[in-house]
Amino acid sequence: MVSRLRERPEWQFFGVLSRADPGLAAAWWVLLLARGALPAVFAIAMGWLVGAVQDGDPLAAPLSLMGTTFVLLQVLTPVHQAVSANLGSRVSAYLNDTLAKACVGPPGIGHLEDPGLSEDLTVAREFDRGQTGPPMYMNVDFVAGSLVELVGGIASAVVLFGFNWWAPLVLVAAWSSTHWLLRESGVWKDRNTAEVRSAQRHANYAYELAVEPEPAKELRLFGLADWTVRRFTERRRRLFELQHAATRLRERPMIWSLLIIAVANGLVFGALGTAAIDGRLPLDRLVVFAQVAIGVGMIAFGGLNWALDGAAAPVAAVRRLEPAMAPAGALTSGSVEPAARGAAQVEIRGLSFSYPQADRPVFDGLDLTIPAGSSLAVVGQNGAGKTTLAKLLCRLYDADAGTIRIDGTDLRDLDIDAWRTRVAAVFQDFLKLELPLRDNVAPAGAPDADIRAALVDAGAADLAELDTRLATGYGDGTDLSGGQWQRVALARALCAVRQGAGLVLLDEPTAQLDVRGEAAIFDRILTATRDVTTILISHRFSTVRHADRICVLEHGHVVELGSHDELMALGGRYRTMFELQAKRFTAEVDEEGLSYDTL
Ligand SMILES: Nc1ncnc2c1ncn2[C@@H]1O[C@H](COP(=O)(O)OP(=O)(O)OP(=O)(O)O)[C@@H](O)[C@H]1O
Repeated sequence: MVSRLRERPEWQFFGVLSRADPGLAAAWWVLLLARGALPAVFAIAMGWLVGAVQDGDPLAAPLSLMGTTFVLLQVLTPVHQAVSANLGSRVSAYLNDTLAKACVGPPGIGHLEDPGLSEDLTVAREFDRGQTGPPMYMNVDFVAGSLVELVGGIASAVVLFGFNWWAPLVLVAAWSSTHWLLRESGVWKDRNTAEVRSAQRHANYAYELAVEPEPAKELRLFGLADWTVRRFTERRRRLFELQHAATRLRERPMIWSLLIIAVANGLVFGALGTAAIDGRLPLDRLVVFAQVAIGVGMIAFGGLNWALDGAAAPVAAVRRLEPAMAPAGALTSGSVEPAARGAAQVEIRGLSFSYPQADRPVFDGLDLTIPAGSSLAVVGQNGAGKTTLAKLLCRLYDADAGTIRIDGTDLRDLDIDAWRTRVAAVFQDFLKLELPLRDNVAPAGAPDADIRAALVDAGAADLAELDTRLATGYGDGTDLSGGQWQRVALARALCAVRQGAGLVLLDEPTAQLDVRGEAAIFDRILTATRDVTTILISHRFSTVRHADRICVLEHGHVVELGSHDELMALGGRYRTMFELQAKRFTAEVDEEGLSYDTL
């Protein structure tokens, strides 16, 4: 029972308050209890005043109590609102921090791609945008206001025990029954059902399509502006419909609630009236008990359920993600230190790997050896597994079976962090940091001389000053073209080589470079990576042919392996692909009379 209660999102929400800021949370609770008790105190003071007037007693004391209570009621409300807003912001910050750590913490990346976690991830990421409910700083205030009412209702019931034992019980039961009856509406159970979360994800995606700069070009080009807005409106309507269906009040429970409340109040007010008429209840006590009898109504089903549900959903999502992400992205680090410098030898044996929930394996028994200091080009159709191989070599995932050995040591036995300092990679979706050029080339730091040399090797010597921020929207910022960004990414890998990386993975490193730029840069890359092991993934055969060996990957297996000349002589897949591309690129001397290596 207790453990089930602890699992409830509402319980987790209250737990997070003190974790976010213990001092503010304590003040929030104290103010909440004080504000909740004040209406009952006010009723008592009012009764005291009426009694004093009747008896001709001095009025100073009851008037002071009434005045103080009234002033406190007025003052504590805005103070509590301010504390709530502050606490709400701290809760947001706490959730954001927790989520950021849970995302960044695991050494692998499986947790960020796990379909089972994606809906919680959306709720946890988006909760403060205000699209599907008020942001947290407002929600905490709503919860506070509703809890004040609940406490006020209970305090009133306690005072009503002064009249008789059953009246408060009847009223509390009647008003509480509204929670039980109206939870039919689904609010109490869960407004954030899996279906609602999924709809929220769709709506958010449609919204991002409309407001983010990346899709803006194609949306306009393909005349999709209206479609995007329509899609967003439809998805959002669907989300609201689902939320409405989950939360709307239904007719029958409403009628039952009204009946129960009417009967209970009829009984209690009838008893109060009878007692007053019989002379058993003097006017001063009647004033108090009538007020608190009305006050018990504050515990009715209402705002608390709505506010708490919205506030608790992201808390619950983050609390679910926190333990779920770590194992999904977990990789056990070994303790063996890789060689500090020098080229790494890679031996892959019987490697099998599937992405989580994928129906087909990417690799199913891959064997491949890459001698230290050599360069290997990997070619193959889209989806053949080339990038996946690079990710496995970086140990972003672990293989399901088989081994990858680095200089004879199983990759899983190597210290992960140490190994990653030995690998440099340029992925297709490489990182673009909104930071100065210097930090883009050497995020972990490197001497300026190495950074400049790497930029020269990548053909980006005159791109910008090292201090220039590579982003617009900053006073000193500038954006780069696609090809220029690619040169920066290349410089990052080449700088890592200067810092001791022994394996370089280049996944389509020149895809965005012009042909002349590519030819010139590739020569430089080969020189710069002469002393390390290089794996080059490319569809450009003009680049591929320079590698020591070329491997053709198909259906998770190496189907051809050899030098350019050997594979051409073999007359297999490589030759077919090469000749197909060669037919389309024949010019070797351009209009300026410069020759370059097309194929
Ligand atoms: N994160 C992922 N989750 C599930 N499946 C994935 C993921 N990434 C890739 N895949 C699948 O794994 C297979 C191999 O993908 P990979 O990116 O390694 O191919 P590739 O050879 O690099 O392709 P391309 O030439 O298009 O870059 C594909 O079928 C792809 O759909």
